Amino acid sequence: MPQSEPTTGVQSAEAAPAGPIIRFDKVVKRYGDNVVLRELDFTVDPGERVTLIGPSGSGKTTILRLLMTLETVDGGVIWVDGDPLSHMERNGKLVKANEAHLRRVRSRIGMVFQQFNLFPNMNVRRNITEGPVHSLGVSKDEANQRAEELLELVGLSDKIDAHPTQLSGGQQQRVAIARALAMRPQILLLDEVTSALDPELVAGVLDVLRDIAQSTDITMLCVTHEMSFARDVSHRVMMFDHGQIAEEGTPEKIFGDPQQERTRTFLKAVLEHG
Ligand SMILES: Nc1ncnc2c1ncn2[C@@H]1O[C@H](COP(=O)(O)OP(=O)(O)OP(=O)(O)O)[C@@H](O)[C@H]1O
Repeated sequence: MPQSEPTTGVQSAEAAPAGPIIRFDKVVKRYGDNVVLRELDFTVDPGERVTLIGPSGSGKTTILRLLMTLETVDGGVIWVDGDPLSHMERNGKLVKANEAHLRRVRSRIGMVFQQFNLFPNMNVRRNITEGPVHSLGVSKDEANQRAEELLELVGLSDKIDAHPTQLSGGQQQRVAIARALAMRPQILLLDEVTSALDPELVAGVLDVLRDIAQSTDITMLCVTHEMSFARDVSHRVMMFDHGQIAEEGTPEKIFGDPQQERTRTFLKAVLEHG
């Protein structure tokens, strides 16, 4: 199927909505004939922590990849803090975004993936300071100080001079979290950050994320199968099925009193098989 220009809903600069930090407005994403997101609408408020759950293939990772501009929409508009991801304002009109606009919007968003992808040839300190120094123009001294604070936050102060290969998977993931936070993003996207870890390392990473959730007002969008973590940190849980929101609500509601049969079936399967 041909890919159409993502213009729906973007008529004028005045259309920029105030309020939510993330807004999906009738977002369509397809790969060939596979329609992954079907006119998806949702908003996330600043400081809100939202967990995305749902069966494999329901579109959760695609949502995060669209926000990171690793993918483009086939219809509809994604807004980040009032700016459309795919368009920018020029002379009072909205035109297709250029690379500089994308970089600016993207700099508000940090992401931690299942695979930590640390720079293997750099020690922990440089893994954390490289982005702030080279992309944000922060001084080396300031970046170092921030790296030390963040390593304390993730419990790895003693590993500042270590190389990634000298760290466990859980420690590498905690460095990856510190590296994302070093860019001072408004939004943190977390995609199954513990699923590549040995079971005994999962709790340490989740504890760090619990701390971050409690001690900062960063907006979080989190894809996870760790339901007790989702229950602890989320303000809202969204259950996805076939690229649409099947059901959403507080963790108490979704985990304690799900209304949809497909939510009950999904939660039962997760509980049984992890
Ligand atoms: N690069 C791609 N090319 C083609 N199809 C893709 C691509 N990325 C994702 N898909 C398809 O899009 C659909 C949604 O994938 P997505 O990874 O968003 O699902 P998910 O809900 O995150 O699943 P999981 O829980 O297994 O990670 C799937 O059918 C997948 O096969």
